[in-house]
Amino acid sequence: MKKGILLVNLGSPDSPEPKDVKKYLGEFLMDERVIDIPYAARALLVKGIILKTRPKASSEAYKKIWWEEGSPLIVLSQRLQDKLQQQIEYPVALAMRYGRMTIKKGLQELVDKGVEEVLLFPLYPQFAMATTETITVLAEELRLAHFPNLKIESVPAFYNKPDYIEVLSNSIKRHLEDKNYDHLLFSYHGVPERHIRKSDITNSHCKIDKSCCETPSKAHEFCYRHQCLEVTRLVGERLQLKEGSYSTSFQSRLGFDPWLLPYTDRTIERLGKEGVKNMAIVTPAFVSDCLETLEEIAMEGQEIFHEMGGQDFTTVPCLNDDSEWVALLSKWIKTWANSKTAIL
Ligand SMILES: C=CC1=C(C)c2cc3[nH]c(cc4nc(cc5[nH]c(cc1n2)c(C)c5CCC(=O)O)C(CCC(=O)O)=C4C)c(C)c3C=C
Ligand SMILES: [Fe+2]
Ligand SMILES: [Fe+2]
Repeated sequence: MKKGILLVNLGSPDSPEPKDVKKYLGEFLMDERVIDIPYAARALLVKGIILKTRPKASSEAYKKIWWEEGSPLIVLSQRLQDKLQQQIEYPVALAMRYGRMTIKKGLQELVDKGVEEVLLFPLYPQFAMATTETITVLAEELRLAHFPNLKIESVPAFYNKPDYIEVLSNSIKRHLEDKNYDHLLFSYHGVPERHIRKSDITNSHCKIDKSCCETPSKAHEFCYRHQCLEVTRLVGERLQLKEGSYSTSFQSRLGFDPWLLPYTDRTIERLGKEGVKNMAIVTPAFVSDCLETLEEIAMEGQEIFHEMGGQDFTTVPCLNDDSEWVALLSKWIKTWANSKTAIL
């Protein structure tokens, strides 16, 4: 069977203009796995409230980070695809969950090249219903409706794979080599607490308290919070970071529901107030730099830190098209292609 790979990332608006941002946010936020409330309430919230004000504010933010070639997230994902293709003999396609580079087009591109077996690769180290799950569910719906003879295998969350932790740790080490930082903050995209409870396959484990994510459980296979905390723990261990010199927080909350705590903006504020002068920040929920890392962290986060008296604020770039990262993806893909066993 001829094999092919479909990398999938989140997506971006076609341009930073409010009308394109509105279209993109409309598709994204109407996904039942992103805003997980009944359709009528979701439509009222998204179309009646969020899309009336947010596109303008988001457009301003996108304009600050937009590149000549387009959205950083898309351009960086394309660079990753190109570099990977140079190392892999199978066709590597790229799709976005939202926007014009659809998963359907990505699958069609592979089928047109004669591919019969696809490795679906959501570009997210941690599982979340708003990211990995929405991609795999849509891909299966598309397969049933349009590509019934296609075989699709999905790559699960790889947050704790030793070779991933090694590549991430090496990147952090390299970028902070000549920096004298007092605190390293691991900032992950937030999700509403409800998402974590909904993804608890045991229906009895998740309490989102101080200990559930550290108490062994089958639920961790789909627990975003556990998986984020584990990345921090494993990298901390590997880099031999001193207890208290690093911590975890969650960014980008939306709406009034309780989201995962502690919030990144409040944490940066607190660190500044407590007298931390030099801080570094890494964002391991994102494989490619994007609005959330380039604007919310590198610009807004830095501003908060400076206002609180902080001095040096260093952001570690996402893995993007880092050569060790490309080599690791290529190794995983070759393992999948050459064996009958699961990829990871
Ligand atoms: C209910 C809302 C949202 C959930 C849940 C959510 C989860 C989630 N998102 C990412 C990754 C990205 N999100 C990005 C932007 C973004 N996210 C939301 C809302 C939710 N995300 C909004 C409204 C936006 C748009 C920007 C804004 O208006 O603030 C991006 C950046 C996209 C880009 O074009 O650069 C990424 C990437 C993850 C990993 C995640 C759950 C774990
Ligand atoms: Fe998001
Ligand atoms: Fe938990």
